[in-house]
Amino acid sequence: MNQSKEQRILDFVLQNAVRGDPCSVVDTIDKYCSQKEWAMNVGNEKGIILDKTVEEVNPSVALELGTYCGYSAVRIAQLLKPGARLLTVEFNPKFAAIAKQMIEFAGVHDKVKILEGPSEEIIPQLKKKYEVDTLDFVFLDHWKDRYTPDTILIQECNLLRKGSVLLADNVIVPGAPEFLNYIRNNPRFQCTNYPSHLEYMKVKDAMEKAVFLG
Ligand SMILES: Oc1cc(-c2ccc(F)cc2)cc2cncnc12
Ligand SMILES: [Mg+2]
Repeated sequence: MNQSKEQRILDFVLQNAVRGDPCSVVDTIDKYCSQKEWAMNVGNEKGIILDKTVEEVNPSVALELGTYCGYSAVRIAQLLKPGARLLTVEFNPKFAAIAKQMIEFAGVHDKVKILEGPSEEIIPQLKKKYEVDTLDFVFLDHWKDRYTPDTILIQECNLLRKGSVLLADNVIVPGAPEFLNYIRNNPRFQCTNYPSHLEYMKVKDAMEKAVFLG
């Protein structure tokens, strides 16, 4: 049965990266996806923006929407302080299975919990089932038409506190115009745009940061 691209990425990491070394896992995925097969990891250029935002927030509880192969989960997890945790939501069971192995190989599995299923079902479960009080950081990197409804749902579930930070990938490509319109015209958020490029390409993309004002 022929392998998926995501399985090929994982195999390349298992054969070429250093077990227990998150940086080598991230660099090895970038090497494969820039030289062999493009894939929708956030990549290194936008990854540095992600890193800086995570370091600035220094979250105790972080949520990622859209795990894919686990690239950004590994990037975020390696920056978390002791005791801090990342909950990452993935709808596609095949991607979740790849990400689980990627996260374990990188040695960050004690900081990361993969929640498999649709974000609209999982977000309302975060408080009771996953013992979340509030989210310090949210990385939106899933289907672009879910950015706005999930941001509304997160607010409705009382998961944000004054100073919670949202960071959204791909606001230019594939684009999330409705989300930008919603978040930039919402007085409860202070927004900042970070121009960048689509992972592994020269195409312009950007990330949008939104700080919840309470
Ligand atoms: O970073 C991303 C990029 C692209 C994408 C695909 C095709 C294309 F041509 C351009 C961009 C799709 C994504 C879906 N979910 C999360 N992140 C994504
Ligand atoms: Mg993305």
